[in-house]
Amino acid sequence: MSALAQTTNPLILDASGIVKRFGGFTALDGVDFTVRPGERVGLIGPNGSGKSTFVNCITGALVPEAGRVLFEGADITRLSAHRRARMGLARSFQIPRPFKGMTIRENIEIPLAFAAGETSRRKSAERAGEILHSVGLGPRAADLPASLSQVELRRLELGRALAANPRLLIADEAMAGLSDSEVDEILELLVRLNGEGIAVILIEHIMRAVTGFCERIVVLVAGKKIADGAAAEVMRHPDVERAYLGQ
Ligand SMILES: Nc1ncnc2c1ncn2[C@@H]1O[C@H](COP(=O)(O)OP(=O)(O)OP(=O)(O)O)[C@@H](O)[C@H]1O
Repeated sequence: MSALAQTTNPLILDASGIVKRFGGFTALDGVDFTVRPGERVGLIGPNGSGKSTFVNCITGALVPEAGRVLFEGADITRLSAHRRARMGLARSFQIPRPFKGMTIRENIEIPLAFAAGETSRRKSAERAGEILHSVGLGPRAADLPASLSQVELRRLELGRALAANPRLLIADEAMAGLSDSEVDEILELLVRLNGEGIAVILIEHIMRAVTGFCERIVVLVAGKKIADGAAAEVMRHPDVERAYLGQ
């Protein structure tokens, strides 16, 4: 990105004052959250602290009662999820739900056609091949998802998110339940994608993955942001130790 673009549009995501209530319960209580282009940001917090609710407000699955979400300067607070995806905001889910009856290649081609409004079959086939290669599933293109291991399914899920050609990827617990070496595999993939210029929000309970990958960490507790800063500093913050790590 050029220096000029950096100055005119310093934030890829700028969410401010996000409030989300479920009945009388306030799940998010005025959360501010920003991401710079190409940045790697961790979003952590205990179970039930509001991480998924916040991501749902960013991706369009939920509309907040108050607050504003800007993506590359455009107000997307009330845009549908699919319009946000087309703008370059992608999310991978913790529990991959591939189309079981379709090949791994087709599982990439479908979201590709949807996100890009791609009309040329040849072009989407080419791009699907690139994405499969990028997530290390090239040799498995003709197989069905049922034949994939857990870590391969997570790779496919990230591949499906990449089909939107995102500039911001929200990876929601992409490593939960994986072995140490599989966690490293997914981290390596995320580092590579980030190296291609994709900003990443990592929501993860595996702390070594968060501290190893993220430049900045945001901590939510009971719907409120209690810390936001450089990874090492945030993890040393007494409120974070007390509230998050239970010390
Ligand atoms: N649709 C809903 N209706 C009612 N309450 C909800 C709804 N979705 C979330 N909540 C509540 O909002 C709070 C925040 O939940 P959320 O799933 O956002 O937390 P989280 O930080 O993502 O947790 P986890 O780490 O377990 O995934 C919880 O108390 C949850 O029970």
